[in-house]
Amino acid sequence: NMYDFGLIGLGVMGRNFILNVADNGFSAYGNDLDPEKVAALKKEGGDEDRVNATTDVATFVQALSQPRKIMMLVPAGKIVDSVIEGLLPHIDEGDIIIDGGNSFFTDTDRRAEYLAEKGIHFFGAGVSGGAKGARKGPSIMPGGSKEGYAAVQPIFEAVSAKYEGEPCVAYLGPKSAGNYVKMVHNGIEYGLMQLTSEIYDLLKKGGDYSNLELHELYTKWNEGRLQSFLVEITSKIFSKKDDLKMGELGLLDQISDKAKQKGTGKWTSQNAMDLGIPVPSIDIAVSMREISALKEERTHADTLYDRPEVEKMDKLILAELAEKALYFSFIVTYAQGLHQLADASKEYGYELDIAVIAKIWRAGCIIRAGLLADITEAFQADDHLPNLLVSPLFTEKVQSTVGAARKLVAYAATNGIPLPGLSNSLTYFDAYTSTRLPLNLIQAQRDYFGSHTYERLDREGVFHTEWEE
Ligand SMILES: O=C(O)[C@H](O)[C@@H](O)[C@H](O)[C@H](O)COP(=O)(O)O
Repeated sequence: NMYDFGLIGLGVMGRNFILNVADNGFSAYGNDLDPEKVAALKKEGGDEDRVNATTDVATFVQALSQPRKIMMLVPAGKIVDSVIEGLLPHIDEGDIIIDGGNSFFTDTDRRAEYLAEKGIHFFGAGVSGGAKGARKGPSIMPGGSKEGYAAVQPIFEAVSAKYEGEPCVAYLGPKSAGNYVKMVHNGIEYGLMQLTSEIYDLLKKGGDYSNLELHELYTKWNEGRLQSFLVEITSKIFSKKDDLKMGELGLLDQISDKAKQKGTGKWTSQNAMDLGIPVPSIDIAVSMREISALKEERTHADTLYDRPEVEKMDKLILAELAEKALYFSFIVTYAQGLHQLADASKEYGYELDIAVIAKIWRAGCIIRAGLLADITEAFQADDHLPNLLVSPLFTEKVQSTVGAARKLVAYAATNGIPLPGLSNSLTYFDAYTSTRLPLNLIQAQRDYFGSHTYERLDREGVFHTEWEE
């Protein structure tokens, strides 16, 4: 029999995704150069009519019903191009290739153009939710060939996460819209992870919270308006026992504080700079991973400076402020990412519908959170909303929590506790909600040393002043 769906790359994500496809009633065929991965999938798949696999590309392609729907889940970069080249001699016009990895969006544009000339439909589909998500229901962010997507839509809708019965997948737009949306998803992910981690630091240093107390606190927060995948897993991380230490509580305390990164957060930040869209909560999350990597330098520098003695805060007061500040900064971080998406949509012609993006992020993906239902509503109410912060559905949420962020940023600064994500979120909010910013002085300075000219508030035109008397 011919198989409905093909998948190349049988690592954890690929194997789990293909088993998810089979669980949803579609026959699936896997391909990987590694015979062990092929054998592992066939064993886990059980019935070869349902799930089969081979190391041989020709056998793989011939086993698929036409038009062939071939997805790859391989690391971003050159491997994607070599997989495509390996397929070309075997596939036919009208076939569909889907890149499910975290590919850089301009690579997807290049590949789509290259394959379109050969009559092959190509699109990038960001898959979020990690290994567990791939197995039980990820959020999928497809963009590119509409015809190509139509062919796999039933499969993607079946395997995707569901929110109130609605599949967390939707066609997002032409070209690399899918990979671009996934990239910014990851940028927001970086921002939220930075915020959850620095609030953990603040609670430990300012309130002497133990890991168990933090477990209880984040568990409680996950039952409230901070309900989210990241708060949920963080609560569990706090109570994880250390198997290497006779199951003692506190595995987290043994983990090195050097955070790694594979690039999507950095790309988001770099691209936002190119677009001219400010995303400081995401930028600083990338920088903090870079600072964290400088462990030796930090350890040395720490010996050179005195740090103020932390003035402890009442535990309950601190927790209440922290919950509000985290909620505030979560909103501000989503706002920045969604602002970038709206601008990129114009710049790159993606015709993105921000409400649809928020909808498919409500379940399955790493940044899934109760907040996304409110965000969906805000953009459904006004699809030209320039920024979430000006949505009437959010002003009260923000107004009632910004005060806590102010208190904690001030407290942390006084006590030498770094809160870069919260500080940047607060600064962004204060600047974005300021009619007047002191950048008139920068315009004057630029005109002073470089005759870069300036505009006036009281009349049209461009002006230059000879500043030297
Ligand atoms: O949505 C997801 O499922 C994750 O974002 C996934 O794509 C991956 O875990 C990140 O790429 C991690 O990124 P870093 O290694 O850069 O933290």
